[in-house]
Amino acid sequence: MPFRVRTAIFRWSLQSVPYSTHSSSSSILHKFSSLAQPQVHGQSVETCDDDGFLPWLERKAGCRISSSLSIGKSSYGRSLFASKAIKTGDCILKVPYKVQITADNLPAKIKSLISEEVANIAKLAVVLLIERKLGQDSQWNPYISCLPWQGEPHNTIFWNESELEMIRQSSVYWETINQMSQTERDFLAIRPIFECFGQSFGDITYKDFMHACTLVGSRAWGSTNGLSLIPFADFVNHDGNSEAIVMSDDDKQLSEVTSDRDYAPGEQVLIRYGKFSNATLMLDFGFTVPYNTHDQVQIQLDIPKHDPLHKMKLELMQQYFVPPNKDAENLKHSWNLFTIKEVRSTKGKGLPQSLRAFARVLSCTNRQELDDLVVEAAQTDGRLGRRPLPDVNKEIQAHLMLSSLITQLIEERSAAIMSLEESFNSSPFCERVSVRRFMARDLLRGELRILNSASTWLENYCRSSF
Ligand SMILES: C[S@@+](CC[C@H](N)C(=O)[O-])C[C@H]1O[C@@H](n2cnc3c(N)ncnc32)[C@H](O)[C@@H]1O
Repeated sequence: MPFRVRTAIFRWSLQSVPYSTHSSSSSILHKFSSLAQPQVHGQSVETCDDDGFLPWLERKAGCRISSSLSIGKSSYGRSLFASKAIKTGDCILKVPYKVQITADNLPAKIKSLISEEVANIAKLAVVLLIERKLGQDSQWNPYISCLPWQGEPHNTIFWNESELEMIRQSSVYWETINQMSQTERDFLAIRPIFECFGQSFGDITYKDFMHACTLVGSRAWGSTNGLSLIPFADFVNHDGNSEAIVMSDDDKQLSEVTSDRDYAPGEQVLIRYGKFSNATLMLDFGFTVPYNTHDQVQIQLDIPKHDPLHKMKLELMQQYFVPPNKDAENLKHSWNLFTIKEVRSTKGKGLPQSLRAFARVLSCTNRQELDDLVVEAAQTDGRLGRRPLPDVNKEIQAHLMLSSLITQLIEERSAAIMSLEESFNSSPFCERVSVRRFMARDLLRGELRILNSASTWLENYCRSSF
């Protein structure tokens, strides 16, 4: 059975949850000297003044932003630490909308020239490029100079071909290719404006633009306010198990974070950017965690071309397997794409019902069986193949087909992990390659865990169906 990983979309990453009843929208920089890391006699210099940053932002905001956090460094890069004891429920930071950066900060004459089709993430990237070009003259310079430099992020969009080859088995591979295409399209749409306003932009390359988009994607939050960069809040690092998230309050016109636990002075404070799998973390944020409870695997099932019932099955699938249409992310999900999460218990919900239903339809070998499924759907809840097939052998066959697909995915990932582990022992690599290898291993191990759990569940289902 042929299947492919999912073709994905450019996702806005961070989500800020609004307090108000308004609906929240989904969230989310070699030549352009102002974006490349400044050099002093060939050595890079740190321009961000961590001690002066918060007082600067508070002066700009005209109010206190945080009395319990200080800026420092950890293995995660710039980080926020408890400067005094923090208790669960304490509000640890409040950043007014007026010191947040949105696409509204675009000069009117540039804004009017950017097509509606250009992604919000790209519009905000243009703001960053303009402010960066202004250097010391930018009102945002203390913030802009704190942002990571080109060459620092490990988002998969910056991986070279051989690095991407390490994750070919995962949907992240295709998501990265799609993200590159989307960024290229946005760059081509925006480049004429860069040329028109040469004095504001200088000579901006695709790499500069890609870096700016990645910065926005990894540190902007979406709210009723659109996509916003929230200075200071975006120095907090991620813990997928934290309950603390950035909340936006339209009435008070600010974003804030309430602590979900006690912190001793000096401890690093973490929040949850979202319930993100390692696939999302490496694509949009350039890191992974060794064990990610939010991991999932995307698989795409196709109707074999040689299936005599191909046309009829295709029509039925397109009619009945409509993708969830809840938000922009799901808009691009196809009817034959399925997300598998870890199946923690043989008694629980198991594999997604829609995937099992799809397998039942695929396993039909004559028109009558397909017609029977249509009749059953009309008599029940209108969904195709949601009930076990009346013929137990056919039901088991449908699930065995899924099982063999999953076994194939397991074998591919196991082989990829083994080859990565062999390479760890063999040749020494530069830090960049080494970081990316560990990321690839975290990703593949997580996906393998999910697939193994699915396989166990399927074995059990088939055994208990006899
Ligand atoms: C919103 S910023 C947080 C501040 C960032 N550390 C900095 O230096 O500006 C998100 C970035 O922080 C880093 N990061 C956040 N959480 C992390 C984690 N748990 N492990 C590794 N890197 C992390 C990643 O580089 C990510 O793209």
